[in-house]
Amino acid sequence: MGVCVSKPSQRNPYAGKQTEEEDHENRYEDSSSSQIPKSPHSPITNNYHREDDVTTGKKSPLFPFYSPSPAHFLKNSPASTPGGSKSASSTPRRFFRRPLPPPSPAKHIKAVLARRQGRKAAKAIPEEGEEEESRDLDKRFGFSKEFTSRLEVGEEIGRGHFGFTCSARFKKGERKGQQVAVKVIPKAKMTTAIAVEDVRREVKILRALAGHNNLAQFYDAFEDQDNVYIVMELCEGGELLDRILSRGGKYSEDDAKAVITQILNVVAFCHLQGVVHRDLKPENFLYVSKDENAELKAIDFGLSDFVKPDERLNDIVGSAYYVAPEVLHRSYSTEADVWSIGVIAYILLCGSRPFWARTESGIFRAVLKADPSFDEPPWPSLSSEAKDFVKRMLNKDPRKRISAAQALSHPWIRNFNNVKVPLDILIFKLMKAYMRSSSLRKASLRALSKTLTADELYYLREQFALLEPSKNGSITLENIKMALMKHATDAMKESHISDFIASLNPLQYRRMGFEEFCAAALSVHQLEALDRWEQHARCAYEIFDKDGNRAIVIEELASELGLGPSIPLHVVLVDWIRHTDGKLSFLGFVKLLHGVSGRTLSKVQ
Ligand SMILES: Nc1ncnc2c1ncn2[C@@H]1O[C@H](COP(=O)(O)OP(=O)(O)OP(=O)(O)O)[C@@H](O)[C@H]1O
Ligand SMILES: [Ca+2]
Ligand SMILES: [Ca+2]
Repeated sequence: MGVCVSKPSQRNPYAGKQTEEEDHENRYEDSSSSQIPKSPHSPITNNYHREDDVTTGKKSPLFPFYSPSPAHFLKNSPASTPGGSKSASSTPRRFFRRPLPPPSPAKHIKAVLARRQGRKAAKAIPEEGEEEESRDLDKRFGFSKEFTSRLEVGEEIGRGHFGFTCSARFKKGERKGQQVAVKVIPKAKMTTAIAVEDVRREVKILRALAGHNNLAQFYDAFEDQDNVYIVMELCEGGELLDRILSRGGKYSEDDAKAVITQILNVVAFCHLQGVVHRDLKPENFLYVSKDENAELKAIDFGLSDFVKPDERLNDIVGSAYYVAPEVLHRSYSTEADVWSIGVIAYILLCGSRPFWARTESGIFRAVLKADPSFDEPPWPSLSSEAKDFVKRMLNKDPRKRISAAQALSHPWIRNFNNVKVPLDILIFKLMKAYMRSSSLRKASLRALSKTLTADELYYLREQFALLEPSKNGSITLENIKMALMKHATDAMKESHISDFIASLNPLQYRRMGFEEFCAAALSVHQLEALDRWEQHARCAYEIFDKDGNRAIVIEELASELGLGPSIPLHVVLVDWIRHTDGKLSFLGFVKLLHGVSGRTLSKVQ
């Protein structure tokens, strides 16, 4: 087996004078960030410094500076102080020293490593009892023990924090002679229950998510006393990051589209299955061969998880350059992956990272507070669609961010190489909220749906077509179940998608036409993020005022908003009502569109 030799970490030449905190953390930025490797064919990962080298047993200098939560960075951040809006509007200069360095291998957030590798990894000296703790863990996975009799192992081809990967060949069985990749995860590295659970889940997710073209195919998992072995399709074309670096960072728009559509395809598929990847970055996409047009495959589900459609996850997971703001706020779902794809798209199109700093805390600050620059070259020369596409993926509010399936129907990408828009789980989340709304709110949404533009309707038409095989102009609950079944894998059981669909039961005894579908499946939050939102809303209010507006029955509005009897309704709802005729005012209409809950309402008042 080959040996991975790490380069010693150098000081970052982009670094200017540093504070003490930055000096500690400048090790975050590794040497390869400062220059593009000379040879485009440098061996996978070997030219990069990975901070915890399994072969040499060297521990990273990062761990002693482990911080469990970004909260303390925020407390001290000038950007987070009241009135700190200046830094919120654009990327503060002090974050960057021009020119921005090209991308480099991203490291996991320190909290991830510390939680998964144990306090031992976060401290230079382990405490008494920790060895015991690790030995007590149940590291039996129930996988086959026949690894050595089934596979012949070849060279090491890659390495990460949690494992290393070798080429191998099946010795017998139906795949006899087939070259494969084997990710070897040493049990000795699983020093916490979380680490053991992560490996169990990684295999479970890979096993469940079978059959997508842009996913490295899983074949089998084995174990012995020392290791877990994940056997999968061999991707011989290297990491996407290596291709980005060998091109000097910048892609033409069409070349970027070719990459991004494949990433979106596989991620939209995962999201429909209720799987969130949580570590999307160019290192985790491999080309199947060296061919220029080779297919791209997602790998490394080591930090992935199942997520129910109405659930939020809260553990801080991922790699700092790519982490979404809501992950740092500890309340997130599949939208966090779309943010990471937005970061990748930004890098492909301009060659720099949108959120960059020398330190992890600096990156977090930028992710939470700074808007990436779209003013500097090459952005002015790129199409407005390309910019809009990236901006919509990098919206800091996950409710306003587009989904992966919506991104595939964005004007920038939808006509590229027969892109197919996949079924979007977001549709069902929005439909559920619609079904539970009062008739007044439904009427307001119907009015809003009449103001949608051709671009917005494109996505809804595509979704409707996926649900309506008989093309008779309407859909039933049965159609929805059938459409989901067509795309179902075992992962859907874990993420309880069918339980969620049961919440659409009111649809059981009726059909839904396209007009109503538009009202049910549009996202008010996403529309609100558009420049022309004010126009949309005004226009919708006029339509509503003509067709659906009527004198408000206060009690009806109160029950829509979940306001209890103890709340003085006439005072709270005063802004909502037009004094001339007792009907809903424009402000009330916009609030109703959002279906504001009583709780948010009382906070706003
Ligand atoms: N199917 C594959 N074919 C070829 N090489 C692969 C394959 N899977 C993984 N590799 C190589 O092995 C490396 C490590 O794999 P992986 O990213 O899954 O490990 P990890 O320990 O989870 O890493 P990380 O530190 O990124 O979490 C990859 O970056 C890649 O270079
Ligand atoms: Ca990886
Ligand atoms: Ca991993």
